[in-house]
Amino acid sequence: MSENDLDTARSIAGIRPKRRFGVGSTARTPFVELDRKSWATLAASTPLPLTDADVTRLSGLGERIDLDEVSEVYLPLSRLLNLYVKGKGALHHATQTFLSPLGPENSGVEAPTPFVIGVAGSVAVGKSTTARILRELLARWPDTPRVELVTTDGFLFPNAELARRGISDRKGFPESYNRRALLRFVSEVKSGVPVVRAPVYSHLTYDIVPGAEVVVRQPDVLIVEGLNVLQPARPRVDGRQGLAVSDFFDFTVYVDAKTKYIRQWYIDRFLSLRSGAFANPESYFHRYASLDDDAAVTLAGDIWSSINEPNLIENVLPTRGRASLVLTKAQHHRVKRMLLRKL
Ligand SMILES: Nc1ncnc2c1ncn2[C@@H]1O[C@H](COP(=O)(O)OP(=O)(O)OP(=O)(O)O)[C@@H](O)[C@H]1O
Ligand SMILES: CC(C)(CO)[C@@H](O)C(=O)NCCC(=O)O
Repeated sequence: MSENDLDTARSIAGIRPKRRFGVGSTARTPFVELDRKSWATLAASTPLPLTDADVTRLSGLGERIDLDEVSEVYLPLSRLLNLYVKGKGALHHATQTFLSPLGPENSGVEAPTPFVIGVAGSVAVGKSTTARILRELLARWPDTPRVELVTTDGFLFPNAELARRGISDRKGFPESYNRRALLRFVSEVKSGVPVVRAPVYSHLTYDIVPGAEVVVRQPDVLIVEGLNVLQPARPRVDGRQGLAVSDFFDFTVYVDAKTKYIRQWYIDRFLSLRSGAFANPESYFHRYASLDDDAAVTLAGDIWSSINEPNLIENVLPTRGRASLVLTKAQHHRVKRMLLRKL
């Protein structure tokens, strides 16, 4: 096989070609590759000042979010997303103009539907943190003051239903979600339905919260964060191809890292939860609060190896090549590389 054929095969598999560039693209991959240094230079041309209060708020989102990381990686990303939102707005306007001879009743919706961003990646890779940083930054752009965030955790079946289906140890796998309800939710938001509701999951009780809901009222941007949001549609029982939530996204981010790093982040988070949230008697994991370090590391490693890692390999990683942007993190959650899909 020639080197070009190998590049093509790698790009189909969503893997970067072997040659590396500071800022580069080859004709053989659908992505432009940018290293951190080149990407960070874009921060200088990003006209979005963060006040001290903003910075304090952002650092409150996670115990160790490095503010250089926010300004060098996520701020340029928010600028890029702002350009996509504007581009989508222009397309909406052009479509309205195209349809206008038919009269208002036939020209579709008046206002553009929310711009929907999907954030995918493994358990513990930092999807929620990425999504929360993006929400904070995007809300500071004048075009998108109203940003809502929904996590697909809310669409997990309740524990009792998982038990009934015999899949209690498959939480996070595609079959553990009410995919029909999730698809309906995203489809309604993208259809311009004025009020759309999503259920809520609690990491404390490890279950769906009865009666709780997130209410989404036509925001400018909706961020949908979850392990499997980039999965393509499954063939239906009648053999016809259905739809998937990914069909309704305007932009998608896949947060990527080596599996050995993600495993470590999972264990680190388990340890900090043990000394924090698990201490709460209401926590599902309260019984783990008294584990010593060695026992906690062993238990977290076992959960990782038996549930989260197989899900990553079987279901999450294969969707990486479908993203608009792949953010690759190195140690300490430091983003080192971006792959941006060509338009
Ligand atoms: N940019 C970052 N800098 C430093 N720490 C981070 C960053 N992103 C995430 N983390 C830490 O990594 C761990 C996992 O992050 P997070 O909870 O956001 O992951 P997740 O992908 O949403 O996981 P899950 O699917 O289990 O909800 C947390 O302890 C979080 O504080
Ligand atoms: C709720 C999910 C699936 C995703 O956030 C994950 O955090 C989870 O609970 N996974 C199951 C195995 C575990 O407890 O880590």
